[in-house]
Amino acid sequence: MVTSRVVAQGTFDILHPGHLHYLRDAAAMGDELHVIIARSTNVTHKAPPIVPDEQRREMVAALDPVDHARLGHPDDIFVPIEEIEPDVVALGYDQHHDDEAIAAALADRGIDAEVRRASGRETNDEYLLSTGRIIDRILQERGSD
Ligand SMILES: Cc1cc2nc3c(=O)[nH]c(=O)nc-3n(C[C@H](O)[C@H](O)[C@H](O)COP(=O)(O)O)c2cc1C
Ligand SMILES: Nc1ncnc2c1ncn2[C@@H]1O[C@H](COP(=O)(O)OP(=O)(O)OP(=O)(O)O)[C@@H](O)[C@H]1O
Repeated sequence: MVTSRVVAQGTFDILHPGHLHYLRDAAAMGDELHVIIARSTNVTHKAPPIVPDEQRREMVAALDPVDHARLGHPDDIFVPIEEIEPDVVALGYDQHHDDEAIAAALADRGIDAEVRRASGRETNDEYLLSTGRIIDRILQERGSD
């Protein structure tokens, strides 16, 4: 039986149910879920993560839908993709990557993977479904005391 591999990726700074929703969605797209954790040096599109790289990886690896979690490559984001040889690359619902651009880059490297987009977790009044909102709440509640 051929095992189909899915890749998911992200920063996963302070974990929340939105991450869980994404990883469950991605896991359902194949048999084995491989997660690539962005190195803090590569998170340049927003404030860098607070939690150290290996601690973020360890926490994601412990999540039920995840089969393998690795820190991404420091320089070339396609190195782990070439190692994993996924059948599906699952982008997060709001991830800043362009689906077509990723698909074209994969094709350029001879990687035959489908690029799909996961869904967003419905919001819920009490929940803080983004790391940014969790941090904002901490600053608001604990501020500079
Ligand atoms: C196909 C793919 C491969 C990636 N590989 C790496 C990698 O090897 N190293 C890394 O630091 N980040 C990697 N990333 C993560 C990106 O660097 C980026 O920081 C991440 O997608 C941020 O997503 P977020 O803002 O949703 O957390 C990869 C992302 C994608 C879509
Ligand atoms: N509420 C959510 N529902 C579904 N997927 C989510 C949700 N929040 C984050 N994700 C997904 O989890 C992955 C990792 O996202 P990331 O680590 O940037 O978390 P984040 O909460 O979006 O962080 P930030 O608030 O700093 O943008 C991304 O693919 C993102 O689309």
